[in-house]
Amino acid sequence: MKIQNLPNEFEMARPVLQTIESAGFEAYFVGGSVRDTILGLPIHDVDIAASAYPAEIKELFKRTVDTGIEHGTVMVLDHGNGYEVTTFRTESGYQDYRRPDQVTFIRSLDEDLKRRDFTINALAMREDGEVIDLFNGLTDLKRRLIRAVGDANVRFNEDALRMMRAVRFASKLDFSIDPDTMSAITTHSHLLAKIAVERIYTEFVKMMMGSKPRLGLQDMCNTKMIDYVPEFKNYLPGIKKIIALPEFRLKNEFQVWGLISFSFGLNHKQISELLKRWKAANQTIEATQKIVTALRELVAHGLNSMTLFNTGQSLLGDTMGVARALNISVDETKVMQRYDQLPIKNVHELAINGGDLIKAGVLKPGPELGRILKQLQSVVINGELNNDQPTLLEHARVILSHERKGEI
Ligand SMILES: Nc1ccn([C@@H]2O[C@H](COP(=O)(O)OP(=O)(O)OP(=O)(O)O)[C@@H](O)[C@H]2O)c(=O)n1
Repeated sequence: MKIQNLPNEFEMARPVLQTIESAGFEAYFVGGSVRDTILGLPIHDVDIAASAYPAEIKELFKRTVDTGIEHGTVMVLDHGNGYEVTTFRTESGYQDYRRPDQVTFIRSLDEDLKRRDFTINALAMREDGEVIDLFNGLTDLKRRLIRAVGDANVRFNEDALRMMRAVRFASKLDFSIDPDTMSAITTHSHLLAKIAVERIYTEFVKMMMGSKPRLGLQDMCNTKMIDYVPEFKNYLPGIKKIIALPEFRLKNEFQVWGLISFSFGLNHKQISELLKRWKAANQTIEATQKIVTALRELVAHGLNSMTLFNTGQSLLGDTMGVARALNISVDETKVMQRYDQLPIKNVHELAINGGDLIKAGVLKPGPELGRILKQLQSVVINGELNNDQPTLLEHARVILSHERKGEI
């Protein structure tokens, strides 16, 4: 098969392949960009595989960077773009089910394609668009099938993360998983425990952002992979709830964890504990907590002004995204309008700050300042007082005098 009208990314990279070939080596486009082009999906970057060894690639181009030279990858800089060129290789000694202990550079494309995970990822394309398909990857693309190259058991023993990749690609592309490949995943699902949780995290989030995340979760349950990701086996009813939802799409990882935490019924502390087990960033934990708080309020009585303020515009958008996924009915325009009408959108917009309170002799520097400012912020956000300095100074005096009287 020859692909006509290659996307621009390939056209731009063509001179790199031509340079390698004119020196007597072979060079091909490989991996996800070839797969996605055949499927008519947009591509982001192109990967190149070549029979030239890294030192030979470096001799052919003026500017190169050793991005992963021990694995055979050199970045070639050409007309302001960088292209990763990886020498054909075989991999061996995956003693830890993760990464090959040893890579051997080879001159044979066939051997290089043989070591790859799935048939749809084992296609190579010449610079003129001709596709080399040794494992019926093109048929599998047509049949919408994720199928391991060769013996699936061997592939998953080499790299257990590939089991998550299978589920991720199935969800992303709306493909099914070949029965032999699926049964090999069930046999080897326990090997997921050997994989760094950060790597599983990346695949899991991509899976949840795919077009069929419910199928991905179902596959994870059927194959028992779910037992080897942090704590999910404690929340099977929550997972079943997600699987039972109508089809949905999530846009980013905050939405993914918002949906999961809400469906699992987690409070802030539990969200933090679960996400720390997944080694999520603190920013993700905080965003998830805000989304879940907002969702709970939406369901209970609608969002109050303070929550609108605390959630902020961007996470409110994510909250709406998760609400849609959860089939919670919300007047999104109204929520965003109410946000737009908040008297202040962040603490810096408050007409008074700690310095002003000190200068006016209302308070001395100290922890009291923050507490009073929070109260002023809250009366402004709730529309009880105008956001102007004299009014807020006066209110600060009133709060303090009430408190002092109370103390006496
Ligand atoms: N565990 C892995 C990871 C990658 N690969 C091979 O390396 C290629 C590039 O991998 P990667 O960039 O991780 O994924 P893509 O397939 O390019 O997909 P995407 O860019 O959508 O993540 C894959 O196509 C596949 O041939 C593999 O065999 N086994």
